[in-house]
Amino acid sequence: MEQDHLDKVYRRLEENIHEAEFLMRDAAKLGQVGTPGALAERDAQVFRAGVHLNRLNNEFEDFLFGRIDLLLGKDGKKGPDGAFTSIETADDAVAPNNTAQIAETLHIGRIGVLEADYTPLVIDWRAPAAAPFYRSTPVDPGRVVRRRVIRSKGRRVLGVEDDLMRPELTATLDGAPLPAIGDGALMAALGQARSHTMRDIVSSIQAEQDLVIRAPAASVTHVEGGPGTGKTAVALHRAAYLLYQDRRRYAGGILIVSPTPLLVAYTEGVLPSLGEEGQVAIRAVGNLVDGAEATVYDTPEIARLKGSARMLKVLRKAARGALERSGPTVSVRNGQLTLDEEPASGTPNRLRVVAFGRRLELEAGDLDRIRQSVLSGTAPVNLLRPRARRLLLDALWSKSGAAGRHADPELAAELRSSFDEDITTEDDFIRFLDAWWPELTPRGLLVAMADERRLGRWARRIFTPGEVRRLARSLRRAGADGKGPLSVHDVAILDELQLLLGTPHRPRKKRELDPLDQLTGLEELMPQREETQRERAERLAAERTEYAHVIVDEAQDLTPMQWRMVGRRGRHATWTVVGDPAQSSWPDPEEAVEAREEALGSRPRRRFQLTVNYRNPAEIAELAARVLARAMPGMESPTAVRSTGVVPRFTAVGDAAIGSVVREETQRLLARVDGTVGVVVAMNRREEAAGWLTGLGERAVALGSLEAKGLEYDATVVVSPAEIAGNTAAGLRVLYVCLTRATQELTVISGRRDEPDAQGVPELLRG
Ligand SMILES: Nc1ncnc2c1ncn2[C@@H]1O[C@H](COP(=O)(O)OP(=O)(O)OP(=O)(O)O)[C@@H](O)[C@H]1O
Repeated sequence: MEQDHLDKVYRRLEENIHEAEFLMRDAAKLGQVGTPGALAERDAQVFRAGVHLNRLNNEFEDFLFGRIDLLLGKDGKKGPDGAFTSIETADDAVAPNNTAQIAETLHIGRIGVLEADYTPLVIDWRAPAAAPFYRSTPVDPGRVVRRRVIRSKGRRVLGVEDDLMRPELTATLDGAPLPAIGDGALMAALGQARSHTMRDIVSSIQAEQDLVIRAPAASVTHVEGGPGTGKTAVALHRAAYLLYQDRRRYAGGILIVSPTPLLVAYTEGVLPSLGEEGQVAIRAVGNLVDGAEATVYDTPEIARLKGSARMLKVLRKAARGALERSGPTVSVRNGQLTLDEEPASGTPNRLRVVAFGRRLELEAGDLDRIRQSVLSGTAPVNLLRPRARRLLLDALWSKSGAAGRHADPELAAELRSSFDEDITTEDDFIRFLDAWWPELTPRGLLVAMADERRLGRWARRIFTPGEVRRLARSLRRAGADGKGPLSVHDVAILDELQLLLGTPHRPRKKRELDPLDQLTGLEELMPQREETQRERAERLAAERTEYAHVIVDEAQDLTPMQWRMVGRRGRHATWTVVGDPAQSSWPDPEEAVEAREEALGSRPRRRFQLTVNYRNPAEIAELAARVLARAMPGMESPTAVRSTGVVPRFTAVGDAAIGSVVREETQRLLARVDGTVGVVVAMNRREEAAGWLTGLGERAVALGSLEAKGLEYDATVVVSPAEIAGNTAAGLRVLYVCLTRATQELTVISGRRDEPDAQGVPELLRG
């Protein structure tokens, strides 16, 4: 029965494809005509046909996945997709003896398909008419009597899973009774083996998730929920929904910020599978600044300094202070007060030029005064250079004695301007200015901050001397040229510095002049042309500085500095923020919340809570809940939706080599599950752990505790909870993340530090 419908859909799709190909060919012919009008027409057609073909080819897999059978609605109006719009059931739809006739059957798929006569063959999953497919529940069924999930591969229907929303009814469709088949689609989807990429959940989105996906885009949508409640899945489906809803608005781009490149890679395929590409950028938080890619991890202690709101204060001082000629600094060495002269560091302290045939000179004192006066302004230092140049010229002018030479203001002005020209074209002056007021780059300043003494001055009363020492040491990793490896937190610092230092205005390259325009002088006559909307959209996409909607996944982990960086990319955006405070690896959650509120501004908030854990079986969720109780007493765990009967295993290593125990356990699990096995270790063991798994194949993966964020595996091996937690509250929350990654089986391996009991259960996991 569903096969018949699918056949019909494919026939119609093929007709559509032919039409699209015809359009493409026809468009190419028009192109040969070569007149501007024909060209514009061709562009438009090629664009439309290209989009069409692309989508059809993409959508052919698993194209049709749902069906709803509905009762008669209250009114008989149809929407643009050909479906009845009423969500309320007609008063006489159900007879007193609880029998009813199905008045409308809708098939739901990845994109909408209409018959040639505009009858809907498939409704787009994002269309309003498809909402009851996701929203209807037995408690609140609306018009839905039966909800069916159709599994298909290519052109073949493999099976169906039905849920009856009104089991009390005896419903008929075209005179025949309406059967119910299968155990429901959700359980079928959850039991499937996991691969290295996330699948879409379009055929089994649950009602509480659907509310979030379709929430209006305005302002800020806040979503909280425990591990496995579908936050990431919901965020991705929401991006596709928003594009469907208002494609024009979101042409400005949707940014999805993900915590790690691993999670980006894991989720990247979901949007294309939903037919959406291009408009959505999924980027790791360490990858938001072009040309700066985070490749290394900071220790939690350094991360805490670099990500904190205190860091911002230091950066502000550094950005101002980098050009300040510091006087002697006082420091304590071996208990003695010492005066240190700052090393000259190439900054010239005298300016000598020749103007109007006279030697003019500005001494260190003059230069310092000018510098201080310029720096007292508030603009970023790189933008203050023209002012510094002007004040230098003023000072030289007054030394030249030429000021009083002409009483006539016009002559005086002329003299002054030739004086200025004389000097500013002199090589010595240009060289001096470049050295005395150089253009500062974020990388350059990062290198300057790696100097402990300088950093100490900028961080005085903000960081302790010990913190300064450790921070400077960590910044030295970037190397003397600033080209060394960066951490996620360095990237947020660079982004902030870019803003603080400012990007000097560079004269725009002149538009290539059309020779014809030059001949007729048209170029000069033409008024400055306004940017068209399309040009603006293209420019913004290329510059990628601002987005129309920003989705932050794992939002609990953003540091204050990262919130500032992400906030700058969505100053005029609407937002979706998803996260779970219980999974935060950031030690100062309150500080981060403050920064988040600042980034989101005064926009109204709409809050949603997801409550059902679709990932972990109850047996694993119960174990994780013990850690949650320690990490955040009173915080509720989400309810696991299924149980497998397989309890977590515990192994204490004792005197055996931990590597071989982990390897053996991984092999055992590989034989038990069809999909992936993740081995999660403390961050400092990442490389070692990869070695333990050599030769076990692609299904087994080793990863550090912070890298496990958002990922999932059929089975996981968690190695040494005590090492992962490291005695801190944030560490316990990281452990909670690690314990909630498995969809089927979990093994916990303990070393001595874990103080395992006789059953091998480590102290941290005892109830
Ligand atoms: N409605 C659904 N139907 C089928 N599978 C679902 C559904 N909702 C969630 N899942 C599955 O549950 C798993 C967890 O989803 P997801 O990773 O989005 O959760 P999360 O809330 O982001 O978890 P975490 O906070 O632990 O990262 C995924 O495999 C996802 O496909």
